[in-house]
Amino acid sequence: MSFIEQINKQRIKNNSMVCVGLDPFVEKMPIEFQNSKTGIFDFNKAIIDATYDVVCSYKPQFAHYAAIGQLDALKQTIAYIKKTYPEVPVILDSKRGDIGTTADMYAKEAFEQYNADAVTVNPYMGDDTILPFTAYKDKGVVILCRTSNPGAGVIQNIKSDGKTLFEIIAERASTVWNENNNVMLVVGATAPEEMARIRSLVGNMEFLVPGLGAQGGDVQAVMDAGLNADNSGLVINSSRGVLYASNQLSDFAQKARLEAIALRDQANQYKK
Ligand SMILES: O=c1ccn([C@@H]2O[C@H](COP(=O)(O)O)[C@@H](O)[C@H]2O)c(=O)[nH]1
Repeated sequence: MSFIEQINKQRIKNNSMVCVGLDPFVEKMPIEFQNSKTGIFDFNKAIIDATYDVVCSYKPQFAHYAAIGQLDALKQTIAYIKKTYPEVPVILDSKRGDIGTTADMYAKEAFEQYNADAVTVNPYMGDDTILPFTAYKDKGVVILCRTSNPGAGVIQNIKSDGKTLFEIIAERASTVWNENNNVMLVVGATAPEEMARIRSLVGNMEFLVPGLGAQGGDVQAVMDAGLNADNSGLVINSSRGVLYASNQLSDFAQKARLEAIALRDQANQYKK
């Protein structure tokens, strides 16, 4: 099954378009995990066990592990999901992009070393840097199109010959880069107008939508701007908002589950 089919299947099965971001902020975890050698994996495992049936995917962010020398915990976390809940796809958020020969290595890293189902890719360097990822036909390639950060528009909304950069990326992603039907776009929740424009350009393509919760994006605005007529097309991410709902060992996993359910239900109420 391809990544896009897997996401769609899981979204329907769990009636949820929620993707939980697995971004370790050690200081926000219950103290018991902070003092343990296996704390990050143990924390993630508890979150996954508490949410696997109310989400459509997980998204660990690479830098959050690399920066603290915890890449083993990242690998273990993905392996745990693959073994225990193999139906739930994993998007490795590493925002890779480099010349072709190095992009080959980044694709191999994501798909063969970490066994991710999809990886985020920065398209700034052009076609030859994307193709090493899309060549993995059953894997997903999630291309930054209009990101959620406050400074995104300074670059991505620049116009040339009447088209913004994000429009150019959206068109190229939906045509040239998507010849294996395995491309998704990152479209931030903080830019609903741009999201509506991108939707009008790319048909039914899937969007990964970060920027809700801590970054201030609005669920209803996202649903209005990005949802397809058949209620497909959106995978909405929340990381800190789910993971750190409580820092108490007694209830952090249950509170994370409740946050994921609340986001799921909030989004579902705006379905068409
Ligand atoms: O445009 C983008 C692309 C990626 N991200 C990543 O998503 C999560 C968001 O975390 P929250 O805690 O829910 O704000 C994080 O891993 C970012 O690196 C993004 O926010 N915006």
